[in-house]
Amino acid sequence: MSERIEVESDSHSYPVLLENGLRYSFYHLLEDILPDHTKLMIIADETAASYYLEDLLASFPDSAKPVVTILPSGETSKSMVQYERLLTECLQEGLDRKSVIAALGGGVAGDIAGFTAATYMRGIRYVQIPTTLLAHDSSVGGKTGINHPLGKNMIGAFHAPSAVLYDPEMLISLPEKEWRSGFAEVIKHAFISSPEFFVWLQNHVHKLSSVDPSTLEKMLKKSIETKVAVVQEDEREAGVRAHLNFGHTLGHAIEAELGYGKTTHGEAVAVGMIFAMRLSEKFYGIKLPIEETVKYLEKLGYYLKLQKQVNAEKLLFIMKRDKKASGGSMRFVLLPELGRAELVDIREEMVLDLLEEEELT
Ligand SMILES: NC(=O)c1ccc[n+]([C@@H]2O[C@H](COP(=O)([O-])OP(=O)(O)OC[C@H]3O[C@@H](n4cnc5c(N)ncnc54)[C@H](O)[C@@H]3O)[C@@H](O)[C@H]2O)c1
Ligand SMILES: O=C(O)C(=O)C[C@@H](O)[C@H](O)[C@H](O)COP(=O)(O)O
Ligand SMILES: [Zn+2]
Repeated sequence: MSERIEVESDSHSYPVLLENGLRYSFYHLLEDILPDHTKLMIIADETAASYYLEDLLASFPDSAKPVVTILPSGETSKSMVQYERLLTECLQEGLDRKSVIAALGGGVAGDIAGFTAATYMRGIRYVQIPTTLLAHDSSVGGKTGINHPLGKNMIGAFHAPSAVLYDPEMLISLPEKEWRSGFAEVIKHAFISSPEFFVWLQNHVHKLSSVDPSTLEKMLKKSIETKVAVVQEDEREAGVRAHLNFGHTLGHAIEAELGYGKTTHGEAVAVGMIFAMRLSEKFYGIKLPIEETVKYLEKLGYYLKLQKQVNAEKLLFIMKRDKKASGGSMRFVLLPELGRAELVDIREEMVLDLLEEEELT
């Protein structure tokens, strides 16, 4: 597998390199892409580091070994406490404006490392080294940030990376539930842009952790290209980028309400996507292939019901503070048809009614 996808961001263009074994040449890639950089700090997810940090470091000559800092694994690390610690380490290690941060890990490491880079000395460069399936989404497009107990990703910045260096071989060690989490974002990309891609996924992906390499390659390429097309058109979410939030209004509320890390991001988004499809049917008076989708996802091991601990009013309260909400009105990304998304203002009662129905299932 060897692919290069170029992303035109508002400030610069950057490559997404998809290549097996790329981790072994990290030093040389970095020298090529950012030849003028001074210090490098690798912010590494603890679990990803235990598998792959050595491979990465082996590519560096003794004279240019980077600084490494380990981030505890899990969603709770996207926090103020970790953010402040990372900034302190940047200062203590003497990073300057030409220094570079590298994020080794999934969306958690990528989001907080990107936000550290976005704000340290008012912004330094960073590269993404994704190690999860989900991070095909999170590493591209420059949304960086951390969580607040009152809402997901409520503190953050748009700050595009200088490169995304994706070695799919590193996905081999992912547990099944993390494959499921990442696959939800693949499905999302299909639902908002291409019904044919959804059909292709149904025909080719039957057990997530044993997807064959050629299927994985096609799936990653198509999903990344979908994301790239959207962020190139609307990097700062003034319009169409909101479509990438399909399933996230409820998904984020579930994550916040259950407590960060109690469910994976992707599994919460999967519940949110089914909910948004039901809402779409009501709102537009149409039929979507919901039962077919539920059957497919359940076969892959997804739990798609709202968990008992969450109640409708609490979720509604959180959703009203969603970043897409404006002037007190609720906004949802809906599907007028499979493969096309729209951001719509929606009446609170319609959402509450459907949530209450869901709670009974
Ligand atoms: N910025 C964006 O555009 C964007 C997009 C989607 C999601 N996100 C964010 O991404 C986060 C979720 O990312 P994630 O699903 O990658 O979670 P994650 O980073 O927490 O990784 C999931 C788990 O897998 C482990 N792990 C990582 N790489 C591994 C590997 N190769 N082998 C074995 N274990 C490994 C981690 O330690 C962690 O326990 C959420 O915070 C979400 O909000 C951001
Ligand atoms: O890139 C985007 O834009 C997305 O919405 C991608 C989502 O998968 C991702 O979870 C993102 O972090 C959500 O953004 P937010 O603005 O709703 O926090
Ligand atoms: Zn997401």
